[in-house]
Parts: sequence; structure tokens; C-alpha cells
Amino acid sequence: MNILVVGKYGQLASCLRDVVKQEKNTDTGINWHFLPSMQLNIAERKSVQQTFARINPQLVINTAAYTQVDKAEEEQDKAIAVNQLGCKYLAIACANLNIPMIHISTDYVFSGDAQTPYTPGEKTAPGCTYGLSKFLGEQEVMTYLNKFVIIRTAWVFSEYGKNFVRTMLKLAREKQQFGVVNDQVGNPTYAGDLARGIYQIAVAIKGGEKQWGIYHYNGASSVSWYQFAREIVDMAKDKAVIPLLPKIAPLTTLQYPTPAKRPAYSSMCNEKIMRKWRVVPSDWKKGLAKVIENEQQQF
Ligand SMILES: NC(=O)C1=CN([C@@H]2O[C@H](COP(=O)(O)OP(=O)(O)OC[C@H]3O[C@@H](n4cnc5c(N)ncnc54)[C@H](OP(=O)(O)O)[C@@H]3O)[C@@H](O)[C@H]2O)C=CC1
Ligand SMILES: Cc1cn([C@H]2C[C@H](O)[C@@H](COP(=O)(O)OP(=O)(O)O[C@H]3O[C@@H](C)C(=O)[C@@H](O)[C@H]3O)O2)c(=O)[nH]c1=O
Repeated sequence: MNILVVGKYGQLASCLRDVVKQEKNTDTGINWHFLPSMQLNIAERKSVQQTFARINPQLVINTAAYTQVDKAEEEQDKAIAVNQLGCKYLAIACANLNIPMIHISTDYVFSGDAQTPYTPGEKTAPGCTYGLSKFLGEQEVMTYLNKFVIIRTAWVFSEYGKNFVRTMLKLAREKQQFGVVNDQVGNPTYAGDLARGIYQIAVAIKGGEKQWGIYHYNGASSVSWYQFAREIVDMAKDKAVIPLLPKIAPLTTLQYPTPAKRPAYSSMCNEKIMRKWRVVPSDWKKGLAKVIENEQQQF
């Protein structure tokens, strides 16, 4: 089976490459094809068509996205081109071959008005351009495909790329004090855990499982961004990854204005993905320890 993974150098795809490497001695009969944006630009229909003709995939995993949440407010066209049109071109190409697609979406498709974890069937109402573009991408996938697994995840961090954990570590090295919002709550997700879940689902699809639909996958427990920042710096100080413990002020969203509106509450329920695909929720504290350990080796 040829599996095409779109977005090779993103943090999630980098973690998926690690999982594939770790499993290289397991005979799954899968040929993995990770393609970077220079080789496959999903915003261009031709690029998608040519790649599909060359690789002849039997499954596509789309990890590519425009992920700059604030910048999307001024670059709406770019966000739409990748997150909506890119999905559309991939979905059409998959439909032509009658193959399934695993697509990654976000908690930012929700308004954030809920008080209990969002289930996959709950009403979406994105409050920012990034969230809207991801919502429209989901719609394209569902319009063109019957065989799809959409995984909404949240607050993804890893050893790779740009993410909140690495931003906090950088801030902690540069500043003795800074503020972080304490009234936006969600569930952090270690990309390594999500990558393992995606790998497991891909192998199950190859084995004939067909549990198509929308799924939620995020950390097992919720925190505010402020609480998450505290966990990060406390662990980093403990492991001597940062020299001093910075003073972090808990802020309200009003005190930390941003171009994009984020959900106040975006915790998502993992029950369906556990039940249907036997994927366990992200243990984000363990994941955080791995990222901090990795930083320890760098410094
Ligand atoms: N990061 C997070 O906190 C969260 C992410 N998600 C979703 O998870 C998925 C993975 O995110 P993550 O790994 O963090 O994202 P990253 O920003 O780390 O990686 C995104 C990747 O997409 C690629 N890409 C962008 N535009 C195109 C294009 N036109 N054609 C092909 N590839 C393109 C980028 O390549 P290049 O750099 O070369 O442009 C990059 O490698 C995304 O769908 C995202 O929306 C969901 C919830 C939280
Ligand atoms: C850097 C920083 C951010 N913040 C706030 C801003 C924002 O409300 C919150 C998170 O900041 P960030 O901009 O780093 O995170 P953000 O880019 O909003 O993260 C999101 O990325 C996309 C791709 C997703 O899909 C989401 O699930 C989510 O992970 O923390 C502070 O309060 N203080 C700070 O110093």
C-alpha cells in the first residue's frame, strides 16, 4: 500500500516520520511517501493531480495547513487557498481513485461557548479566519468523499517547528516576566501521540477497517494557556533547561488582545476515537517531559 503524507516538514508529519522510523522493522506492507510543499503544493490543482499520478496512493494523510492563526486575519486568501482549496483538490483526487483520506482539523472550528467537552457531532461556529478556513476544508472533504477520517486536534506541541511550548521556553530564556491568558481553556496534545494514533489508524485501514467520520483527539486533561505555560516553565526549570523561573502573570483575553479571536473553551471529547479506533488520548505531561528532555540535549 502506498500512503501519501502531505506536509512533510510540519511538526505533526515530522513526528509521524519518527513513528514510521521506529516501526521500520514491523512488516506492515506500507510504502510511506512524505512530500514537502516544494514538491506538492496542495493549493495548486495541477500539483495534486501530477503527484497522484506519480505516487498512485491507496491512502492520503493530509497534515498540511496554513497554521498562522493571527496572520490569517490579514492573509485570508492564503489561508483559504491551503486550508479549503487544498483540501478540495486532495479530496477530488482521492475520489477519482476511490481511496480514503485522513485529514487533520482543529478545535478552532468551535465558538468556545460550551462548558463541557465538544463531541464530534456538535455545532461548529469558528470565530476566526483560520478556524473558518479549517471548517471549510472539512466541508470539502465531506462533500467529495465517503471514505474519510477527519481528526480534530488541539494545542499541538512537539520537539519540532513552532508551537506554544517552544515559544514559552524562548520567552523564559529572554524575559524575567511576561503574561499569558488564563481565560482560554483547552487540552494540549503532544504531536508524537497524535502521530502514533494516525499510524495506528492507517494500519487499521490497510487491514480493512472502515470507521469513516469525524473524530476528536486531544490531551486527556484541560488547562488554560496560563496553566500550561506554568507547567512548561516549572518542568524546564526543574530540568535546568532555563536558568531562572520567570514570573508569569495570569491575564484575561482583554488584557492580551490578538487579531484572531480564540475559543474561550475548546476541550474536546476523545471517547469516539478511543472506542472506534482504539487510540488512547494524548498524555501531554509525558509528551512535555519528552520535549523538555530534547531541549536539555540541545543546550
Ligand atoms: N499546531 C497546532 O497547534 C494545531 C494544528 N492543527 C492541525 O494539525 C495539522 C498539522 O499541524 P502542524 O504540524 O502543527 O502544522 P505546521 O505548521 O507545523 O506544518 C504545516 C505544514 O503544512 C505545509 N504546507 C503549508 N502550505 C502548504 C501547501 N500549499 N501545500 C503543501 N504543504 C503545505 C507546510 O510546509 P511549508 O512550511 O513548506 O510551507 C508545513 O510543513 C494541520 O492541519 C493543523 O491545522 C490542529 C490543531 C492544533
Ligand atoms: C505568546 C503568548 C501567547 N499568549 C496567548 C495568545 C493566545 O490566546 C494563546 C495561545 O497562543 P498561540 O498564538 O501561541 O497559539 P495559537 O496559534 O492560537 O494555537 C493554536 O494553533 C492552531 C494552529 C490550532 O489549531 C489551535 O489548536 C491552537 O493550538 O496564548 C499569551 O497570552 N502570552 C504570550 O506571551
